[in-house]
Amino acid sequence: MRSAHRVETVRSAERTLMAQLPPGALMQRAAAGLAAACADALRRVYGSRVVLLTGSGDNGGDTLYAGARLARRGAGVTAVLLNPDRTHPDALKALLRAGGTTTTPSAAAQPIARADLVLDGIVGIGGKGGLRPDAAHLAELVTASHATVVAVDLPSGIEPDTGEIHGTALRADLTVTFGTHKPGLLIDPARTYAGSVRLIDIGLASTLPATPDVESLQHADLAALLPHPAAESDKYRRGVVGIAAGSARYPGAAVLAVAGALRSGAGAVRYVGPAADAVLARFPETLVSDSGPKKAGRVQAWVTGPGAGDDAAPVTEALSTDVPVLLDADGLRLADVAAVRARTAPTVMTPHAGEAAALLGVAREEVESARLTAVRELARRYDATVLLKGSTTLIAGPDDATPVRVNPTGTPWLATAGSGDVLSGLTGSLLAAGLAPLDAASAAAYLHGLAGRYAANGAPTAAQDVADALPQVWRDIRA
Ligand SMILES: NC(=O)C1=CN([C@@H]2O[C@H](COP(=O)(O)OP(=O)(O)OC[C@H]3O[C@@H](n4cnc5c(N)ncnc54)[C@H](O)[C@@H]3O)[C@@H](O)[C@H]2O)[C@@H](O)CC1
Ligand SMILES: [K+]
Repeated sequence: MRSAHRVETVRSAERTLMAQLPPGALMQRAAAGLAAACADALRRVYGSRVVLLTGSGDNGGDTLYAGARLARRGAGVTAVLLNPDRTHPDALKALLRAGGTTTTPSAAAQPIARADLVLDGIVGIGGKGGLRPDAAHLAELVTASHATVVAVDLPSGIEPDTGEIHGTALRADLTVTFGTHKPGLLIDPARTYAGSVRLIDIGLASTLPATPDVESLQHADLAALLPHPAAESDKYRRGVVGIAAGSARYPGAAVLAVAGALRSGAGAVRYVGPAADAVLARFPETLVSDSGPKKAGRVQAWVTGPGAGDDAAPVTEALSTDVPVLLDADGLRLADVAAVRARTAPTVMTPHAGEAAALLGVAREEVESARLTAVRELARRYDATVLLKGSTTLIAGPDDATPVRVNPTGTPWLATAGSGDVLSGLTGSLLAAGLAPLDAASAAAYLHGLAGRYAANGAPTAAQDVADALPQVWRDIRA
């Protein structure tokens, strides 16, 4: 599991740890890790040209100390001081002693244009709002240069706690972050500014709370979560997933939801709705029932909404059952908030940004620029688990104390018609197999993202191919 903590939590953990250590020890740990990462990025330190963008806080301090280490190894290091009177005094002395030099923002164009490496030490977790004008000007110079850009702790100008960007931020090739990930490094739009992210251990794990604010599943977590049939399993023990989806107008949504469900661990798939012929033609193993969800027979989780059109009946009926319900697409619009809130079994909702915006009554851009806020708000309003699809898919449970999950496997190739229907069947199947809602939704997003990558393999792909790639993803994860 990859964990991220909010600024307030990081600061309090740092205070506790600092009280146990000699003064300045933490900053030296950070600077040593940062200098090592820079040396790796440069390959050859001796003779390289390094520019340090240095702000007035400790983020600038880390940067200057790392610059001093590189200067001692033969790099030519120039610090651009954004606020000369308030630069970290000891770190500046260390740089100058090691042979580094300083310059002003107005004279920075030439050193930046000639640099092999630029360190962004303008602001770290003390930053608020986008870059100020002098720093924003430096960011433009950096963008125009050929230098490799290493962000110190986080790319300056992003909101560390949310991944929002208000104004200008600096784009990095690599972010070297200290102690723990910051939520903004995992969540778009800021995530794309961070480049690849390297975590430096400064001993903070001992004082951070065990429960992070945001977390991201890794391969090993998936392997532990995926259901595996035992010797005595039968289809009911493995879970039967019910699909109440599709309409005469949109039979394909039902077929794709069934496709996702059949490849995701449930023992059987039961279908109710007007697309039964299309479903059976493609998947003869489907159990078809001609009554609604309530009387369809034994089911451990329902999927409803994909391709429903304007028919609210199956959605309302699925929500009235006492098993987990996956609510997607048209179902999101057709479901009554009070009915969802009143459920005793879990509900998982899977909107994309446009659907989430409609449910929240805001513009789509607002959801896309503040994804964490949007997913939390929806989960609270519906008292449900919400999976917000998109460039970084987020999953939030109804309880604020539960970490929000970020899916690390997404791919833009998944933005294809019907791909969401596959995800809904997949999630429903994991719910039927007995996974807790947050686990089912985040494992489904993970598998779906990887299946999208496998299916696309660098070329456009169709939703059916994504479903077909699921078994190989499953095998690779279990291996
Ligand atoms: N506290 C600790 O124990 C440690 C802190 N470390 C470093 O210290 C950083 C935090 O240091 P600080 O708390 O001093 O804060 P920062 O260095 O992140 O920034 C604070 C300064 O930046 C200015 N600023 C804020 N927003 C700005 C904006 N949008 N544009 C330009 N300037 C802006 C503020 O006026 C303030 O002077 C971490 O990110 C990390 O790099 C590390 O050395 C590890 C240990
Ligand atoms: K920074």
